[in-house]
Amino acid sequence: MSCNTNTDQKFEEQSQKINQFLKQVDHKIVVMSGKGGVGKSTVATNLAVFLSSQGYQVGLLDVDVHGPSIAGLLGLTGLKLNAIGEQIQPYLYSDHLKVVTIQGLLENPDDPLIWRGPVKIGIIRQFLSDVNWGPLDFLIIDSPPGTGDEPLTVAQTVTGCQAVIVTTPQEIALADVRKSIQFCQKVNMPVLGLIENMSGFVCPACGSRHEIFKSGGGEKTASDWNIPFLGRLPIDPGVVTAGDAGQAINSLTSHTKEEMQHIVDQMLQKLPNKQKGVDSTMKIAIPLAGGKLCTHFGHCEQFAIVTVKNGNIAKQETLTPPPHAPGVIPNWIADQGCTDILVGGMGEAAQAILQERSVKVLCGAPSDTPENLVALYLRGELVDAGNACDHGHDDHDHGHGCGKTPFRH
Ligand SMILES: Nc1ncnc2c1ncn2[C@@H]1O[C@H](COP(=O)(O)OP(=O)(O)OP(=O)(O)O)[C@@H](O)[C@H]1O
Repeated sequence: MSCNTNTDQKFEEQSQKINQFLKQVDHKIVVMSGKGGVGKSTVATNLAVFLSSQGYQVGLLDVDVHGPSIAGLLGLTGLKLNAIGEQIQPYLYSDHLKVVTIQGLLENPDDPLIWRGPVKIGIIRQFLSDVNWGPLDFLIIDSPPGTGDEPLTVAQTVTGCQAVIVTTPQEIALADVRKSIQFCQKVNMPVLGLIENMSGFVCPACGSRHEIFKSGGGEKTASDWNIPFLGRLPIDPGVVTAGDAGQAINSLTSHTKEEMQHIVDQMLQKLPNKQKGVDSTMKIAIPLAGGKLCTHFGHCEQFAIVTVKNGNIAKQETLTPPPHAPGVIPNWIADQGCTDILVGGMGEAAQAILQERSVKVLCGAPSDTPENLVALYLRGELVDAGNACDHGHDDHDHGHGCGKTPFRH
């Protein structure tokens, strides 16, 4: 076997791992800016913190290899990323927020990184393939400014990724934003919306508003390019204090917090199935035989349907599905209002139906009780171990145990 064949095979294996991880992520969002220093990392961090505090499972990934600032914003500077076996463990900022930043790989946080394109691409791909992220509602990616290797790698690797673009109001920043919008168009990455940062200053003493860098340019650019405008954040000395102290939102003024919440609400409105907030509810289906997961998805006799409210099991039912025929059971699962399904294996056609009906599929789950599986799943300790039912039968919806190790330890 030649070196090239070996490299191609490794690349292909890594792509499969990346796709398995991405299947477990509802929404992938890259935060971009045309220009440096406009507050992209600040926005990415606050998006992640606000979403996670609303009960969403969030992963925050800093791929800004030349100026990683997420660690500083969250008070994680100097912390090293740990690996268990071949898996990198993210920092657990909270129960709902996992963070991975390139700083975690540096001996000294001030070390400069002098990496060429291929190395940067490799490290970003590794952060997608080898990190123990678990299932996520949101993966927020902080990318360096401009339209270089990093945003391009994200656009080409993270299937289904959408962009949030951050700008300041001045013309010089807006000119670069137009390049970012065109970049997204060229790589077919939808723009979820534009945010205008450092938009005016509200005097804490008298409450009057001052347009230091002007204001409104972001909204006008969004309208000119027919993309959603998500909102504006004011100049807030608390943002600097919060960042310098490593506490993302603690020092923000209440006005900035309100504006940030408005941006999050606007963003959620544009996303399907994401209106759950603190009242998050999941309905998890598990095919059963003898009270445990049955690896024959399409031929099991019963399904456990477990309702999870705000992270706790609220209800568990056992239902009998209709007789097996192609496509019937996946549609029946979706008709029950299920949001997730844990299976040993499943045919491609059944997976396609469930994906189309917004039901998240996890393949490779072991034979265990619904309670144990749901607990593992909620803790992010069940990994999609790949499709166990990939035998070339594209239209069936039965599954077999895959024999791979589905656990993360
Ligand atoms: N709304 C704001 N009010 C006051 N200061 C802000 C605001 N937004 C960002 N800043 C400050 O501006 C600086 C740059 O912010 P940040 O690092 O988020 O920008 P960036 O666009 O990610 O930069 P880079 O080009 O390095 O990736 C930081 O010191 C941050 O505290």
